[in-house]
Amino acid sequence: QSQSKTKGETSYNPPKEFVTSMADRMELLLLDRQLISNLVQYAEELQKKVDVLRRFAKAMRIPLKGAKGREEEYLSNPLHSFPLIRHMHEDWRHLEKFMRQPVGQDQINFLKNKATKFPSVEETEDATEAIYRIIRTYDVGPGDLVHGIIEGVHYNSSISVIDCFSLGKLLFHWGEYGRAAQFLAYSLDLVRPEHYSVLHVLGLTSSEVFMLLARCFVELDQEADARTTLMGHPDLAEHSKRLLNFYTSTRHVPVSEEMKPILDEEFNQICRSSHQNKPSRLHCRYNATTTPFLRLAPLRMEELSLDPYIVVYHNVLSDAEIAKVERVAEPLLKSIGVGEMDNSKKSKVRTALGAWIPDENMHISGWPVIQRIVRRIHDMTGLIIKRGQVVQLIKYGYGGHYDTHFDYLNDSLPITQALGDRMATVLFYLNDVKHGGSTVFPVLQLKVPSERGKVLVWYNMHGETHDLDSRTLHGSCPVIDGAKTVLSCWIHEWDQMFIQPTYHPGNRSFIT
Ligand SMILES: O=C(O)CCC(=O)C(=O)O
Ligand SMILES: [Fe+2]
Repeated sequence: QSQSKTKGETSYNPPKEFVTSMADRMELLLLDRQLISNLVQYAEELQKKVDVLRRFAKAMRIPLKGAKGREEEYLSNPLHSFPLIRHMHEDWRHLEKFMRQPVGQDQINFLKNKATKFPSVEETEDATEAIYRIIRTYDVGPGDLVHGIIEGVHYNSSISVIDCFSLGKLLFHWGEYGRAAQFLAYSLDLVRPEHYSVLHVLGLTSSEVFMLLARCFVELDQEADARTTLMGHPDLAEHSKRLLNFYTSTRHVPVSEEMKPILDEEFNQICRSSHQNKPSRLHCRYNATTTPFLRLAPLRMEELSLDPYIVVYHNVLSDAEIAKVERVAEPLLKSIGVGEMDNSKKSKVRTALGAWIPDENMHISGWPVIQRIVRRIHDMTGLIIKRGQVVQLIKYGYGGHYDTHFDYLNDSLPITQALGDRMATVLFYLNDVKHGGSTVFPVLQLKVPSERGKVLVWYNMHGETHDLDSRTLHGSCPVIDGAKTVLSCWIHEWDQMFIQPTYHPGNRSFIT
């Protein structure tokens, strides 16, 4: 039974996550549909008025037609004089009133009120950044985007002239002139003359595209192409000399790098479907030894690397367990930053939603499955987890990614003093990602696709010395299709104190 709100209580609307959350994007889609119907209604209202006006004009023309060429005769007819005088006295005044009457105010107000629900500048920037990340990581050209092809996969879609222009503009501002020129040129290829009136309403003029394209050419030291571009536009041709001079004198002005995501080319290469892991001579076997549990129910294990030690287990969680974890974590999901529980600032390093579990707000029914997960981690690794919030559910949406990073913190946070550093990482993949979203270790040239039920386990430090292993640098490639959900668990050093009595903390170094 729903409770009515008490007086003074205001409902809290959490900020929307249009980029990371499909549900929030669904609201946008539904709103767009409403607005399109509203626009059609508006056009119908206008049409009604146009129809009335045309009918008026038509009716008023009829008597005048008869007068054509014999005006004097016409005016001497008393049955013409009266109507003309009356008509001139009254009808046009009424018509003026009618012409002045605003049309479609309801529809205009409807649109205006819905504007509060539109994505903000920041949200739009995030969305642009997500597509930029996909374009750069997977090396997608404008032609591919227009034909809806990413890495050879056909998406039944295409981007418009204005999307293409918008990406060209972004690439220009980020100083990627070669790519910007490709996108701008492509947007010009896409324009048909009948589009101009619509594009004009949307604030796009062809001269703007030509000028930006010419500017890219100047930046690329292709003066001749810049000139040809300007000469090719009727409004720009006569100013081309002046424009060229201006572009040349403002050339190489440093662009703002502030917003530009920094992409690691080596990481990108491995994310692409063209990268295949080197065939290893390591084997697939059943781990039946770590703990007594595995003697009863061995887990299929695949060694991906011996040094650093990286293994994959298969079919670790059941469908019911996955469903349960997702259900209890779903209401706790928020946009996550990087660093211990610092959710205050949206991160560019990781674009995803996250939830620490267990959490004081978690539904109590989540406890048994979390205990089972902790036990399963112990079964796989022999390692122990004691502290409160043991796992983080991470949900990557559209373009969601995690830049390359180390899981160890190397004393950069107080928490490492209390718990030791993150000795090992256990990553549960909760769904199959159709395209993109692999975990990648660039130094090891290793890619691990996200596949439901799989668990990736690796050691971030040397087993005995606890030297931090920088070869464990890793990240999550941008998701292209759908979403990626993982459960990430960092196992801390001091929890292992009793099973590893030989280790003496305090003198670690780096493995490179
Ligand atoms: O989602 C992934 O593939 C990587 C996650 C990760 O690196 C982490 O949680 O530390
Ligand atoms: Fe990580």
